[in-house]
Amino acid sequence: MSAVPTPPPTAALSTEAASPSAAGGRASKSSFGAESTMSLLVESLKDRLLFAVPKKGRLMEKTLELLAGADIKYNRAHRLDVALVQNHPIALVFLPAADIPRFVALGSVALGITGQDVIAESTHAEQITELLPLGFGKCSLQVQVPVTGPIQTLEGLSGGRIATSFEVLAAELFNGKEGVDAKTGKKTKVEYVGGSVEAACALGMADGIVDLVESGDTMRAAGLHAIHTLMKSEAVLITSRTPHPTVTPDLAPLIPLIKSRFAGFLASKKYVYASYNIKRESLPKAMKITPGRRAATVSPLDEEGWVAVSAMIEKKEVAKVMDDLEKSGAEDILIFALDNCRVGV
Ligand SMILES: Nc1ncnc2c1ncn2[C@@H]1O[C@H](COP(=O)(O)OP(=O)(O)OP(=O)(O)O)[C@@H](O)[C@H]1O
Ligand SMILES: O=P(O)(O)OC[C@H]1O[C@H](OP(=O)(O)OP(=O)(O)O)[C@H](O)[C@@H]1O
Repeated sequence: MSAVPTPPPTAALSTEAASPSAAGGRASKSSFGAESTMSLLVESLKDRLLFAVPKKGRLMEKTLELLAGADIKYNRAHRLDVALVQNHPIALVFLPAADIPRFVALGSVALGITGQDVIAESTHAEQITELLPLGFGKCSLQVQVPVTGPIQTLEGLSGGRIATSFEVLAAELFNGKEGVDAKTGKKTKVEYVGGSVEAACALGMADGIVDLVESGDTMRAAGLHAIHTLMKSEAVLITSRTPHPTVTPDLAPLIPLIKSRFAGFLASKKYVYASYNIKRESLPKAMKITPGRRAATVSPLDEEGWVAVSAMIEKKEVAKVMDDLEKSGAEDILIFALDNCRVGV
């Protein structure tokens, strides 16, 4: 069975080609098979732009939607974290979101999708360029304490114990560059916890936590509230500041192409297309309601004194815009969903 079905490189990834009998070697079945598969895999990645995407967690589903929206087609073999794209010289590398900043910064992959929070935590932020905010994975990194606890300020936490998965950012907040709080002279103990950070205070292992908050449900369920926001975060498309030698002149144009396709797909989710008829004398009022992204399209109707208008409007404002248009005298107001577009976000 072929792991990834693409012409020449795909054949290289087929398990049949990688088997000892197919390769005709004498090495033991398992060692030869593994080595051979690995070298064929490496070979198949040559001349492809490597693109790291989250392999699990909160960012995975939306990332896969985005790839589909950009017509990036691939087959991912079971348990294989590399997938060759069928319709472009791209290979997707599925990695934990937290590892992606390092792979991008070191140039092991040319592009990546991950959260701004893990970029900041990775300490590789300076080597990374954010190409496009992706509008999902939105959350805030916050300092949280028990609602009913004795400590309710950052100063109060200074010198205490903090549990977090963001040890770099938390240590920087509490202990600065000097390793101690500049104001209090105290050193706060920052302890790494891999998940379920909210439980740390109730378990008596921390006075406060630093963790991500989106809806706030997890925080509230644990009897915590936020007393400080370290940063806001969303998923972003990233690349390395230093162009990597594997990004050849042939592959380089893929980067703006992917960015532009993502931006178009994201815009199609954000906007709808509105069309309506209105008397020419009411047009100035209507133009204030639907100015369009650049300008609205206005065409004369076959009825004296009437025009047809079409313009893009933000999806979240649709109901209000339709109310306002109706009040301004617009008729036959139609709203169309966009499948895809190229207008930027
Ligand atoms: N509640 C949330 N709402 C929105 N985005 C979130 C939320 N939690 C995390 N994220 C975003 O998703 C990224 C990945 O988080 P997630 O917990 O899914 O990671 P993961 O790869 O499954 O790692 P882990 O195994 O450590 O949980 C975070 O770095 C952040 O950018
Ligand atoms: O504000 P909310 O919408 O409740 O989201 C916040 C929670 O989401 C994340 O955890 P996740 O559910 O990914 O699991 P984890 O605790 O294992 O990291 C984060 O660490 C919070 O616990």
